[in-house]
Amino acid sequence: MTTAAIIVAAGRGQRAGGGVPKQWRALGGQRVADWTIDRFKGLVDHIVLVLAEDDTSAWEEFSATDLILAPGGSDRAGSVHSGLQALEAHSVEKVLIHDVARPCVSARVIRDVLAALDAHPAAAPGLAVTDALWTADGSVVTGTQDRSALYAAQTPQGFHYGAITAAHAYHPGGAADDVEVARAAGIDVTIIPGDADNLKITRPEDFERAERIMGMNMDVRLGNGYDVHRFGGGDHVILCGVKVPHTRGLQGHSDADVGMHAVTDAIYGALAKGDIGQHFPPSDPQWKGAASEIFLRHAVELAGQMGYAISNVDCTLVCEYPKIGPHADAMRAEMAQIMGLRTDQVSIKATTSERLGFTGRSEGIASLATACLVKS
Ligand SMILES: Nc1ccn([C@@H]2O[C@H](COP(=O)(O)OP(=O)(O)OP(=O)(O)O)[C@@H](O)[C@H]2O)c(=O)n1
Ligand SMILES: C[C@](O)(CO)[C@H](O)COP(=O)(O)O
Repeated sequence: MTTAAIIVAAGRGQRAGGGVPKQWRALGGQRVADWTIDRFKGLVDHIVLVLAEDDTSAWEEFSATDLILAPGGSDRAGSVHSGLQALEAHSVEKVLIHDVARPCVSARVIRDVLAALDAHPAAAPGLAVTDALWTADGSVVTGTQDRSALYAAQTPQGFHYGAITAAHAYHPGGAADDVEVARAAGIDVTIIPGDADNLKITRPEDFERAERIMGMNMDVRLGNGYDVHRFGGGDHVILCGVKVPHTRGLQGHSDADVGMHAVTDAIYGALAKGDIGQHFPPSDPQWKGAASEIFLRHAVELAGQMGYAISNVDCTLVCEYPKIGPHADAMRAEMAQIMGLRTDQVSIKATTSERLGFTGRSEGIASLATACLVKS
């Protein structure tokens, strides 16, 4: 089932102040919008970013990415409508609509909304109101309000694409959110448990709160990997997924891609989930001559299942020959594609060992790797 997220980012953030729309302000090392976009990566097939026409540098920057861009409307509903139109040709079945101003949304909430759409026409996260509610005249309490049926609405709000697109087309405007638009079209919306940390940055003080939430929830893991393969007969080696012509080949049970094995083990290491040998035993004939991509994809998938996103990997190949430099960019591109990362998250470099040791005598190639994983 094809899925998409629409991130509406065309607001001006007037209540947050600061001179720049809140989505372009820094929060714990990157911009609010970058955090929000990152939350959806790997969880949906397409991401639409709705941008104000005036935000020209954002248009320039994001048109060089995989994101689908759409122009914002004069209010939130107009921006959502534009985002839905941008998905017209993508055969999307489930769509999530999210405020860019909610950068702390968790993978759990995103997954729960998507899963709820298997059984319901619409689903959205909500938090039951736990504080007592007053009515007031100025600053004087005039009464209390029954809160037993009240929820605070959050995003992402999830819908079946065709139904919410039709609902937006017919809505007269002025809706607070997409749940209101859906309900006006007769669509039932199921509330799934929201998350108190999924705040919407609205006022100046919310930046500090969001930073605290991110800091508190920061779960960063490092893993290392090391591998060695000996040279044998052949006319090429496979290194980090790239076929490199050489006077000898590398021996191994699989395709002997020593670089990819080290990166795979670094990911398993960060997850404390053993190593390649444990998941793909060399004694098992089905892995004989296997493309190492199978192992790397498995480690990446396991990271996703455990709720971790790979932040970056760094791999060093140790050999006198072949020379790695001319192939390093192709290796980075191949590794990035397999792991679903940008190339700037993947480093592949090489060193000789000054003709010392087994790598110096060109008996084999060694590789070391580090992977950094962040709980998403
Ligand atoms: N014309 C608009 C107005 C709002 N939004 C988006 O809708 C969400 C609603 O959150 P809100 O806090 O209301 O954002 P702003 O409209 O930016 O804030 P303010 O009302 O303080 O100006 C935000 O992600 C905002 O970028 C949008 O895409 N297009
Ligand atoms: C959609 C929303 O985030 C649900 O809580 C909210 O309605 C949008 O923000 P606003 O402050 O009401 O404009």
